[in-house]
Amino acid sequence: MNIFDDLLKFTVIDIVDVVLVAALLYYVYKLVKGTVAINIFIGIVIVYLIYLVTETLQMKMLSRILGGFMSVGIIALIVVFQQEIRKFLLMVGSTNISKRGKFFRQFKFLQTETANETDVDIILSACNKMSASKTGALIVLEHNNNLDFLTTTGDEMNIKVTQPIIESIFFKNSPLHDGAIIIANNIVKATRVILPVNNDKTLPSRFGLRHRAAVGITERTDALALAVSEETGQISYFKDGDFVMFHDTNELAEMIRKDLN
Ligand SMILES: Nc1ncnc2c1ncn2[C@@H]1O[C@H](COP(=O)(O)OP(=O)(O)OP(=O)(O)O)[C@@H](O)[C@H]1O
Repeated sequence: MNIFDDLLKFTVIDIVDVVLVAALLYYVYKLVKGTVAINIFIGIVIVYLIYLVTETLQMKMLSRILGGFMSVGIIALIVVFQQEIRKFLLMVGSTNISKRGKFFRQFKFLQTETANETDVDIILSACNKMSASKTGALIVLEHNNNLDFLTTTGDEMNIKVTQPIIESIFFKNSPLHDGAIIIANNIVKATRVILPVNNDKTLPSRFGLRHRAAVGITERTDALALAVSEETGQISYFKDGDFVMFHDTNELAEMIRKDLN
């Protein structure tokens, strides 16, 4: 049978298969990006390559030792990547399918609670005010991935977003000012949330834990994050584990609105 016959047999199921594998690889990449897991993975690949070489050269003792290691490979992988597998399942399981894509949004009327659009202008006005007074802040905007698994690290809330609310949460003497807040559908869902921190050494050393936490949450989920520096008053915007540059607040507002859609 020639290769073209095989290509012609490419069915819809094959396309779905390829798309799912691509999505899986994307999630795995997002999960291990900037963590030690990537180094462990490289280590495993190197051991496997050595094993193949010893097999080819028929180096019996070494290939038997490495072969033994390979035969328990899947169990070893589960043990070594226990944390990552846990996070991966959490990430997949916490995706709000109804919030993903235009198709599902057609069925918004089926949702029990009315989903309000997050008011980006109000949030940015609060950030500007906090920036002027050098009040530190960390705001996480939920997107498709549900962040309920993080709210338990802080205090669950249910407060409509207003400028005075955000400012008073981060006011230095407020009991709620520490940690991050999570906003979803224009509601402050949680305050004093502890976010996963990015430990990547390549981040400039001037960025402390607040900024590393913003990188950490945006690389693990599709959430967006805004940080106001207590030291410099600078507002930073994070998406997909990276800083996003912007010229002014208007441009930033446009970007966030687009990214939340
Ligand atoms: N993992 C975390 N999750 C949420 N908030 C955090 C986390 N780590 C630190 N923070 C918040 O960041 C605040 C400041 O931390 P740090 O000074 O290290 O950050 P920074 O990036 O240098 O920011 P700044 O420029 O405001 O000083 C902490 O007081 C805390 O409120």
